[in-house]
Amino acid sequence: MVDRPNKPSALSSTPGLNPQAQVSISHGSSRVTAVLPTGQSVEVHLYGATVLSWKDSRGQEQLWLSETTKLDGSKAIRGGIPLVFPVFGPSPPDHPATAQLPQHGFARTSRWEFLGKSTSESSEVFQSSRGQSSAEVATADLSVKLDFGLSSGNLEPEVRKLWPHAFGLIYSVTLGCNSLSTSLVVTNEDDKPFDFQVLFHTYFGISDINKTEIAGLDKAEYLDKTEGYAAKTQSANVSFTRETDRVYTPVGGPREPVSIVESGKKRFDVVRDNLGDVVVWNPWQDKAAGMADFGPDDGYKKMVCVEAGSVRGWQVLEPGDAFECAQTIVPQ
Ligand SMILES: O=P(O)(O)OC[C@H]1O[C@@H](O)[C@H](O)[C@@H](O)[C@@H]1O
Repeated sequence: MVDRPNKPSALSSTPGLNPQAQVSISHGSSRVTAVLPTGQSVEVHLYGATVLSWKDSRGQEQLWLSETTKLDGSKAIRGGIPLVFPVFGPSPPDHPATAQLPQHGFARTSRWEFLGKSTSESSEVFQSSRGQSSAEVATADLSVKLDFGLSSGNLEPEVRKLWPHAFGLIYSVTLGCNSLSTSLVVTNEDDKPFDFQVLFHTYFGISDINKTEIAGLDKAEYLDKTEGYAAKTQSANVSFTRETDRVYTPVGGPREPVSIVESGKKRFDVVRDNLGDVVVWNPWQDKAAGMADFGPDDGYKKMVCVEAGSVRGWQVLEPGDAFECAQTIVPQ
């Protein structure tokens, strides 16, 4: 079922579900919020279609958002899940097609349109494994998908000049009872091919960077951006003792989860679909202090970016073709 956002604030119920099983959607001029009946919530800012907040059923925030980030559309949002498209980082010198674009492209600094929401339920798993009543099952397994759109026609004219291709982007944020998925469909509506990079720049909230490791990258080749893109190979888990800025290509392929581990316990799994690379970033003390929109200064201890993307090479999209990719984050 799809609801168009013609109501500024609405409670919507899904036919066939427990009447209590309602997804609450609120849509203001700059933000869309969805809350599941089981308490999980997600909030998306239309500036960049940036996920600002993702809370579990107890109201615990899972993402990190800078206290000093701008939310007025004057600068990319620092925290949550900014979307990187069509170039990762500054444009590489050998890639004139993106040379005019700002770092990480324009998707995170463009205003997106909210296209609507759809809800779905999948009941079998809970019913058979837990023997709950059907009403409870429907409540437990409800998810809501929020769709956002950006196309070349909606870009600010000065941005369009920097990357003059006809394209469409549909970005979907799906909140489940125990997961958050972000997925993107890129379509080429031009009469010539274009190439691009894409990345979900997720800032995970953690309790202590000194006790945090990233698993699932053992033996992966990576480029170390803190050492002039030196090519290296990971051994064991990634741990943090200084600025870390690396582009990994995991050996296990996209479906093999990359995990955020705290004090030896898994906290999140990140599963990728059609995204070959994973960037791991923590700015550490000096760099964090040097970023006006990064706060508090010691906030680097409470965040780690694990960013699923396709950024080492370029995706080439022929006219009329579409590219789809996704990440799913599962708290453990
Ligand atoms: O400051 P920005 O543009 O949001 O980028 C933050 C970081 O994003 C990471 O993805 C990059 O690998 C880093 O090099 C960069 O510093």
